[in-house]
Amino acid sequence: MLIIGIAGGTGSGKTTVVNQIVQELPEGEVTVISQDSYYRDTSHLSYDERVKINFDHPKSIDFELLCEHLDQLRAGETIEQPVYSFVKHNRTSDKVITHPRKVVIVEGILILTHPEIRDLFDVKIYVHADSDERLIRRLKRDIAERGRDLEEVLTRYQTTLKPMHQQFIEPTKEYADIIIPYNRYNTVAIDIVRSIINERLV
Ligand SMILES: Nc1ncnc2c1ncn2[C@@H]1O[C@H](COP(=O)(O)OP(=O)(O)O)[C@@H](O)[C@H]1O
Ligand SMILES: Nc1ccn([C@@H]2O[C@H](COP(=O)(O)O)[C@@H](O)[C@H]2O)c(=O)n1
Repeated sequence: MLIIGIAGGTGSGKTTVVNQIVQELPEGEVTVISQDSYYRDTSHLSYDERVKINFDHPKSIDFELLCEHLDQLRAGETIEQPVYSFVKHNRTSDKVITHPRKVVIVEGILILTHPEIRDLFDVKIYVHADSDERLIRRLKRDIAERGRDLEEVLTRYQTTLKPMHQQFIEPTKEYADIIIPYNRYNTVAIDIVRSIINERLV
């Protein structure tokens, strides 16, 4: 099994990169695990309390469960990946049945901060986009897809996204084997990662 970790700030293009990598790879050979699915279960909190959570701090992620699931996949076992709602700020009651595959891609802002998970990756990738570009993308995406408004995104950016990015996310760039510049759609970099995967699939 080849396990690839894809990190980078919010809005850098991680999900887009993963989708582009997976397109054109043989179906049934690759599975994707999103760190977002592993936000901690906060059902014991009210909505108003959940809104105030710092979702860019490592402690907001249930790394124990993520670790357990990656170990299970490596052992050839099927897992039940939680499903997260950005509108409710909580896990839903749904699960996605996820089977082990030859290639497992794990993506998320904080995945390289956790030493045990970092050690599981055969290839570590960091997607880089400038902070103004990331903020613009995040604004558009969160308003269109995550039920947010301008005020919400900007306040969260100033209070948590920016400081947490500087403190926890940007420093993990040093662990990366490959840094993908993604201010523009970088098809050359995607082709390189695809060929690394294809070599392993032969
Ligand atoms: N290179 C790019 N140029 C312009 N828009 C992009 C680019 N990459 C991603 N986007 C858009 O920016 C938003 C955030 O991208 P996404 O892949 O979700 O980032 P991440 O997963 O890192 O938060 C999405 O709406 C996506 O379509
Ligand atoms: N309830 C939540 C949970 C997380 N976020 C933000 O999501 C970002 C990470 O996801 P990306 O797809 O952008 O990598 C992170 O920056 C959190 O602030 C949220 O807004 N609400």
